[in-house]
Amino acid sequence: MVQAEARHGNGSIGVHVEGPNEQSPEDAVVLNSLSYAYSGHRPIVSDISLSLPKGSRCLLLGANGAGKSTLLQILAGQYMVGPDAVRILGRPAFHDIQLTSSGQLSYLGQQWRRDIAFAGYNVPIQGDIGAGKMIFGVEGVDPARRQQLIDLLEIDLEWRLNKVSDGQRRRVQICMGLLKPYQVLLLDEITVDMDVVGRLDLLKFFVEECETRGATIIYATHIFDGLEKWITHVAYLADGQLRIGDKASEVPELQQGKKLLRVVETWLRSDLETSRREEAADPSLRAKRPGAAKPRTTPLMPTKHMMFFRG
Ligand SMILES: Nc1ncnc2c1ncn2[C@@H]1O[C@H](COP(=O)(O)OP(=O)(O)OP(=O)(O)O)[C@@H](O)[C@H]1O
Repeated sequence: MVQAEARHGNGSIGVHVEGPNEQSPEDAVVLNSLSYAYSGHRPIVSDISLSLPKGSRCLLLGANGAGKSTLLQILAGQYMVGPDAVRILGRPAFHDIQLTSSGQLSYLGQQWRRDIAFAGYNVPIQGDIGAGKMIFGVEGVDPARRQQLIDLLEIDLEWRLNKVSDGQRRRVQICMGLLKPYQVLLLDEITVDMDVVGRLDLLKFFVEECETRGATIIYATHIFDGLEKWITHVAYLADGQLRIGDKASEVPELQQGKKLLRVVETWLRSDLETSRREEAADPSLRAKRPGAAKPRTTPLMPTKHMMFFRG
């Protein structure tokens, strides 16, 4: 049995691993009893285990605030967790900085509207930067892959990033994140600004990447159009737990020809009704939900008085 506690930024985690999951060389992403709590809050996720084989495309689902972005950021190595809790390509996500710096692990997240992110670094867009300068500024890129992405994303190299639309800027940012042939790609709602043709073409490109190169993708989104046949795996977060973490073919509701939107709606409504019922019976439950702030153990006081306080 291994227990570890760690702290990073404003987050703290408690990882409890009892005999790490057997990891097959075919697994690209493995979670071993992962728990994570932001400092001063109850855990967002508790005791989550999941294995995703190379070449899989996993849809990460959950209500607003369920912890999808937090989980993707943990997988991206942005929060420190125990080395066995999150393994990407058999290596610890946080401790092995080569994963992101080499481009093997790529994360495209929400901050991309305002920031440029590449190889784990985020830089706010402040100046008048040209799309071409940014894209061609990345070294060690296969020119054919770069051109394929520029064409796929319909990018005009003359675009000025401080003047283009959100969707156009997003295209440049997606291109930057895909330039290096990642092995694991984490997508956090990146297609929200894209028009339908751009989005569907990108989804098709991702299928090719998984099928030809064995890339693995985890995609968190609330837009389900066109995803029924795209996904190979499903991970559904609710109430701090991984309610479903399986092949899509093993999830009975997804085998009945229903639209994904309706299936997810049913799951979310059912969980919402359950939690409302539970909280109606016991109102104190709300303060114990995942992510809820923990009761303060020190009195609230102006910071200038804190120097006199010994808790
Ligand atoms: N830095 C932080 N400190 C404390 N709590 C945080 C922090 N960041 C996020 N949270 C909380 O963690 C919970 C999960 O947030 P997260 O963004 O991971 O959810 P999500 O499933 O991605 O939601 P959405 O679908 O709305 O994007 C929320 O309750 C949020 O308020």
